[in-house]
Amino acid sequence: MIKNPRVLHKAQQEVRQVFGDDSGLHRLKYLDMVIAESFRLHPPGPLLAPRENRDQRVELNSYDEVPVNSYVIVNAWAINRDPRYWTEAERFFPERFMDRSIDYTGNDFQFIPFGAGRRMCPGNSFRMAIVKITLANLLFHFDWTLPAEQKNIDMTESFGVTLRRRYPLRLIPTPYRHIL
Ligand code: HEM
Repeated sequence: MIKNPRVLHKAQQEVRQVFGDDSGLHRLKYLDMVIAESFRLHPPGPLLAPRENRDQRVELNSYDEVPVNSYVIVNAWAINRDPRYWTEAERFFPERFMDRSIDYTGNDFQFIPFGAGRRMCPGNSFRMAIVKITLANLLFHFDWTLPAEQKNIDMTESFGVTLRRRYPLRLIPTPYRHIL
């Protein structure tokens, strides 16, 4: 968001209007879109758990056959930013989720930050509550700026079992003085 002041401002406005306490959480619709867009471009689990083809040869997209006993690893990172399914795929644009449902249940195969099928992430309600409550609180209580010497943020990622920033995120929080 710090790279997109428009998005930051919009999300912060929503949070400060709606989110007096935790009960307003479900009304933060724009924040839902921001979180979905962040998971789309930067899924913490870029490669899903390996699957093994145990029963019979199968056809899979352009692969004519996947022999028995092969491991298949799904690259969620690549799917989430595939230009065949996403307009301006590399752009951080939360509003794209206004016209489509945010489906984290693995039924929308173009958007699988939590995987799909029987091995998909079971931490469903827990993980979203943690992410949303944390972000809403950070947006509500602080204004955020880059350190003076820093002009921009390098979003290069460090790939592994989990996806992390290559360079640490350093921001300056300024406490927000609100009148209740
Ligand atoms: C932002 C938070 C999280 C993300 C992005 C995430 C993502 C994922 C992904 C991509 C998978 C692999 C799914 C697949 O291969 O289809 C997974 C598996 C799993 N996740 Fe999460 N997860 C998160 C939080 C959690 C939490 C909070 C818990 C537990 C409370 C959890 C428990 C698990 C477990 C046990 C599996 C393995 C499931 C299996 O192999 O059958 N996750 N997660």
